[in-house]
Amino acid sequence: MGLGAFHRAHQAWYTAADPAWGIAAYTFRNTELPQLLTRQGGLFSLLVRDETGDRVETVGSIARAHPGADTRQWLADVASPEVALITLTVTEAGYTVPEPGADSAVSRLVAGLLERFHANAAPITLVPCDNLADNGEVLRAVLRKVCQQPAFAEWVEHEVAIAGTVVDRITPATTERDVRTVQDLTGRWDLTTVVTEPFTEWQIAGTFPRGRPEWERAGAQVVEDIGTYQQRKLWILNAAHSLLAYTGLARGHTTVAEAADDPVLGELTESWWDTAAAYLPVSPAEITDYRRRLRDRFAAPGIRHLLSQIAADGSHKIPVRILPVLHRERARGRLPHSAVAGLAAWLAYLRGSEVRDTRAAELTPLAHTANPAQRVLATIDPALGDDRELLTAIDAELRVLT
Ligand SMILES: NC(=O)c1ccc[n+]([C@@H]2O[C@H](COP(=O)([O-])OP(=O)(O)OC[C@H]3O[C@@H](n4cnc5c(N)ncnc54)[C@H](O)[C@@H]3O)[C@@H](O)[C@H]2O)c1
Ligand SMILES: O=P(O)(O)OC[C@@H](O)[C@@H](O)[C@H](O)[C@H](O)CO
Repeated sequence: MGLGAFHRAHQAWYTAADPAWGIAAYTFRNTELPQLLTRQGGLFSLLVRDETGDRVETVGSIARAHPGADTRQWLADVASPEVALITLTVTEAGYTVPEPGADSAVSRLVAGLLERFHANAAPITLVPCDNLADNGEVLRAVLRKVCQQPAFAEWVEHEVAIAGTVVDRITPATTERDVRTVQDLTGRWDLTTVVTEPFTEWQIAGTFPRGRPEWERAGAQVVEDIGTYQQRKLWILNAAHSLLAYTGLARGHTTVAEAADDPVLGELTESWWDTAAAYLPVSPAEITDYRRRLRDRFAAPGIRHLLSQIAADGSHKIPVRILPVLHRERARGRLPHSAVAGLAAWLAYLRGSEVRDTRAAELTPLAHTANPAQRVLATIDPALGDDRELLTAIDAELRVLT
């Protein structure tokens, strides 16, 4: 569920390593992509790009692609006992309890599970692959709120397993230039092209009563506990992305590579990494290596990762990327400048004209008030709304920016 660029660069690519399995893929809103993929027999081009050049892999794990609005097919697929698992890539904002009657990722998922419950009640595993802390537990909590009918709720609780995952592969939105590159390399004009880096990781913790592809063939790691992997990824990689996105946009940059190359922002990123690393239960050598690789990944030529793409939905991202470390720092009486600068730049973004956030209607008026730090932070994290020293520092930084 959710056939965006990342699903194709990551889960579809891992699944291709085990040809015994295939994917029935569902977009959320996009109707063109399933048509294109159907015309191509599900095949799409993965343009893998690094400093040594470009190569194209043709990925063949998508057996069928459907628009999400094809409800009849969706219900039939989720009800089919042949379907062993459902991956979700529906963005961080997709994991919310829907308003009654609203169409959302969760409402579609629950409708499918209800169909399966009535059809055969075969167990199934859900595999959320979005950048959330404890993505499996978040999804479980949402399902508990939505699945009210007692017998169904009982079945969901005991027969619907939910894996926890940490996913990593930098996959920017595809541009026409990428499509042209694929044409130059293969002769094919493929509008379903996805561009990505060679680096990829997937840690998974969970049970799969109906089996699963052997993703390990492509390097996935099945682990007991994803907690440390998750903190390392969200606090080091994703937090730096969000800091660079807001501070980079404020300084006139467009891509991650440009922002990371700005000496001021390079220093800010290193300072954040020093701060966050102190709370990670991993060895200094591992963190040093992780940081070294990230510097290279962020600087990768040809991966045009737009800051505006990363900046979207900060209200969902900041609480899992930056605030956990900030809380730990505040508990020790410390005020990390990198976090203050990042949050101030986020407020400046919320004051701008191109805000993309599912909570924009609520947050942008607050960002324009006389005490923006207090009003916005109190909304996303009430505990920070009382922290005078922090709020004063963020407001002061914001005044410099705007
Ligand atoms: N792109 C990356 O580098 C990357 C890496 C790791 C994890 N991810 C995860 O994958 C997600 C998708 O990234 P992408 O690059 O594929 O983006 P994308 O824009 O290509 O695709 C987004 C997908 O989410 C769906 N979607 C968007 N808003 C939704 C909503 N409110 N409810 C339900 N579905 C919704 C879209 O229809 C689409 O299928 C990210 O939000 C992140 O959690 C991405
Ligand atoms: O995809 P998002 O919107 O959750 O976040 C933007 C980036 O930080 C993210 O996509 C990273 O590139 C990715 O998490 C790397 O694996």
